[in-house]
Amino acid sequence: MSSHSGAPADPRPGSADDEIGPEQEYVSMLYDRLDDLREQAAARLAAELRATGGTYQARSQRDSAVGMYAEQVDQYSAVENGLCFGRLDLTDGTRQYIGRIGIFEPSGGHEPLLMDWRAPAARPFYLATAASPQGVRRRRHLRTRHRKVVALNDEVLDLASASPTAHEGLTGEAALLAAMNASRTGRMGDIVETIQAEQDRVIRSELGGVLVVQGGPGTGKTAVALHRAAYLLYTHRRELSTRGVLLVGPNATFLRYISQVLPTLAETGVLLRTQGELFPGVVADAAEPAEAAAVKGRLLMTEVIAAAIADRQEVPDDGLDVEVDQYVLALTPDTVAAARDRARRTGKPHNLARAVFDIEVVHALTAQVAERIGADPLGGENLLDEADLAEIRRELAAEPEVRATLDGLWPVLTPQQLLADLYADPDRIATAAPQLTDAERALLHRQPGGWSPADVPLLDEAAEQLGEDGREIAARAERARRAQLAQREYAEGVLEIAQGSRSIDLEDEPEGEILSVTDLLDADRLGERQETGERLTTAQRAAADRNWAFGHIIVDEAQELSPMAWRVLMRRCPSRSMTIVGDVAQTGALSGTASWDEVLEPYVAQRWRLEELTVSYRTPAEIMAVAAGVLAAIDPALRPPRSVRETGVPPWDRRVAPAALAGELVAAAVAEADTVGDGRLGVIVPAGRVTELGTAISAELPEAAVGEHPELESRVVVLTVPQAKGLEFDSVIVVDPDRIVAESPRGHSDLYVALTRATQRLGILRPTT
Ligand SMILES: Nc1ncnc2c1ncn2[C@@H]1O[C@H](COP(=O)(O)OP(=O)(O)OP(=O)(O)O)[C@@H](O)[C@H]1O
Repeated sequence: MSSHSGAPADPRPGSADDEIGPEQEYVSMLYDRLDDLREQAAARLAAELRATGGTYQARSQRDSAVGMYAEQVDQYSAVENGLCFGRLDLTDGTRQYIGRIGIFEPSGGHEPLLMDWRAPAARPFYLATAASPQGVRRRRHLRTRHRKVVALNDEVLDLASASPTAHEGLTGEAALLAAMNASRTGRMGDIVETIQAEQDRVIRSELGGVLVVQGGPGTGKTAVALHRAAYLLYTHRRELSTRGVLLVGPNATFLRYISQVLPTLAETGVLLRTQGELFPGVVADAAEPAEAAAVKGRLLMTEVIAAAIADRQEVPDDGLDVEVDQYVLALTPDTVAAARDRARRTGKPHNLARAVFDIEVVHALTAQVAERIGADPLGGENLLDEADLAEIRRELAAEPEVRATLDGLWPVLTPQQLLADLYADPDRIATAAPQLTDAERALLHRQPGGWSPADVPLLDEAAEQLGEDGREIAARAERARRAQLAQREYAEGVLEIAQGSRSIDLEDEPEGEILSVTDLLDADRLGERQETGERLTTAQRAAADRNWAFGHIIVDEAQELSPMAWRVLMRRCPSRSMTIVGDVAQTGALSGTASWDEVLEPYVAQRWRLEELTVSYRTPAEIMAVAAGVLAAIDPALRPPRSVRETGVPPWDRRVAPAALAGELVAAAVAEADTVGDGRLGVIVPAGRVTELGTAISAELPEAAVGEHPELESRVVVLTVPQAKGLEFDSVIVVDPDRIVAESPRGHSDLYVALTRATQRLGILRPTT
C-alpha cells in the first residue's frame, strides 16, 4: 500500500479546518478521475453503438461491449455522492482512501487512488478498534456535499491517546450518530460509511450455504442485506453475474423505499422482487383476507393442487360417442379409465402425460375403425396392415372431434386456468381439499379476476405439477420480446444519465468542452441499436424465466413468508446459497414463521448458520423501552435490541374520547410534522380505520400520502402496519394500539412493529373505552 499524498500520514489530530484543504485537493483529484472514466466509458459506448454489420460473433461481442459500457456509465454516475468517505493512516506510514468504488492511476498500476469499500484491504476501516487496531493509526471519516469536503472526523486508534467513547464498540461514532440523527427522506440511504463490526461480519460472510440474519427492529438487517448483495457481486462477480442475485422484499412500497441503495453502491444487477412478482407474467397484487392467505400458505396446498389436477383427468360416468366422418365411435368409461391409469403411471406431470393418454384413446378408437373398414368378409384376419393402422391413428388424432373429446377428458392446463377453475367452483374445491374445514374451503372460493401474492406459490406449484405447456413457452418468448423493447428505455436512460451528470460535472466548466455520448448519437439510434441486439441483462432474463436458478437469493422480512412461499424460493435457488434476513418477533402474516428451524428444516435440515444483530440504530432507548413491554407480551423470552442512542425525548401517550380521536389526531399530526421540519412523519393506524383517519388528516395536511402505495417521500404518510413494515420515519404516531392488537391473531407483533418505526419521536393516541 502506498501513500498518495506524497507525505507520510500524520497521526496527530490537527485542527479539522487545517486538514480540509489538503483533503479537498485529494477528493477533487478523485472526482476529476471519475469524470475521465465516465467520459471514456461514454465514448466507448457511443463507438460500439455506431458500429454496424459484421459476423454474428462480432455483433454478439459488440452487444456485450454495449452492455458493459452502458453499465459503467451508470455506475460512475451513481457513485457521485460521497465518492470518497474515509481515510486510513497506517502504522507503516502509508495512507489509504476508502470509497464507493476502486479508482486507479490513469497509467495503470496496482495501487488504488481510492480503495473500494468491499476490498479486503478496506476492512480495517470498519473493524479496527483501539484494542485491535489492525495496523491502523488513525481512521478518518470525510463528509462531502456536492464534491466539497465539509467535515472530518478522526479517531486515533491508540489506547494511550484515545479518548473514551460514550458507546463502547462503535466504529466511527461521530459519523454514525450524525447519520442516525439526520432527517429521513422517505428513501433508504446506504450505510457504507459507517458499517459496524457485527454488520460487517454478516456482509462479508461466505457466499455458500444458508445464512440467517436475525435481529430486532432497526438493527440494520435490510441495510446489511443490501450491502451484502453489493459485496457478493464484487467478490464473486464471475459466478454471480451470469446466474444473478434475487432480493425478495415484502411489498412494492418497501422495494421502492430501498430501491436507491444498490445503485449508490454502484450495483444495478440485482433483481428486486416482491413475493407476488415471482411468477413471470402474473401481477399478483389483489387484496384478500389474511385468513385466506393463511390457508393458501399451508404446505398441504401441494396435495390440494395435486388433487385438483387429478380431478381434471376425467372418466365419464357413461360412454361417449365420437363422430368421425361417417362413423360414430364409442368411448367406454373403461377405455378412458385404462388410458388415464396408463398416463398417470408414467409419473410425468399432467400436461406431459397427456400425450400418453392421447395415444391410448386413439389406439382404442383406431381398433374400432379398423374393425369396420378392415374386417375380412370371409371371416379371416383383419385386412389392414400396420401401415394402414398407423395412417388411421394419424388421421384420428388430427380429427377436431377427437381432439375436442381428448381436451374434455384430459385438458392441457395452464397454472392460471387450473387455479381459476378451482377457486370458482365450490364442488371442485370440495373434491380437491377434503382435509380443509368448510370455513377454510369457503376462503378459497372466489370468482376469477386478479391474483393475490399468496396465489403465486400456488401458481408455481401448479406449474411444477402440470409441466410446461407450449402456450407457456410462447408466452415466455413474448415476454422476452417485450423485455427487449424495454432496452430502448434503458438506452435512453443511459443517455439521460450521461447528459444529466455531465451538466452537474460541468457546473464550473465552459460548456461543450468534453464530448459526451449524447453528442455522438441520438436516443432513437441508440434504442434501435439496442433492439437489434439480442442481449438481455441477467436480471431481465431471470425475471422472465420461471425456471431460472439464481446464484444467490436474499430474502428480507423473511419471517413473513409462508411454507408455500419458501418452496418457490428454494426452487429458484437449487444451490441453496441464500441470505435470510428477518425478525421472528415481528411476524405479521398468519402463515409467517416464529422459528427459522421450522422453515429451513425441510430444505437444509440443520445445515444453516445464524448471525444475530444486537444493536438498534433506528430506535432510541426511550422508544425501545415502550416497545419492550409489547415484546414481552409476544414472548417473555425475547429481548429487545440495545439502542445505540438516547434522544432525551420521552414518547407521549394520550387518551382521548372516541368521538374526539380524529380531531386530536389531526392536531397531533400537524404539531409533529412541524416539529420534524423537513423530516418525515408516519401515522400508523388500524387497517379498519385507515380510510377514515387518512381522509381526516389529508383535509388538514393535503400533502399527506395515504392509499395502497403511499408516496413515502411525502412529509406525512398514513399507513397500516403491513405497509409500515421495514420503513422508518423521524416521528411516528401510533393510533389506537388496542385495535391494532385486536385486528390480528399476531396483533402484538404488529404493535411491536408500529412502535419501532421512529428514529426520533413517538406518540401514542388511544381512544378511551
Ligand atoms: N451502521 C450503520 N450506520 C448508519 N446507519 C445505520 C447503520 N445500521 C443501520 N443504520 C440505519 O438504521 C436504520 C434501520 O436499518 P434497517 O432498516 O436496515 O433495520 P432493520 O433491522 O431492517 O429494521 P426492521 O426490522 O425494523 O425492518 C436505517 O435508517 C439504517 O440506515
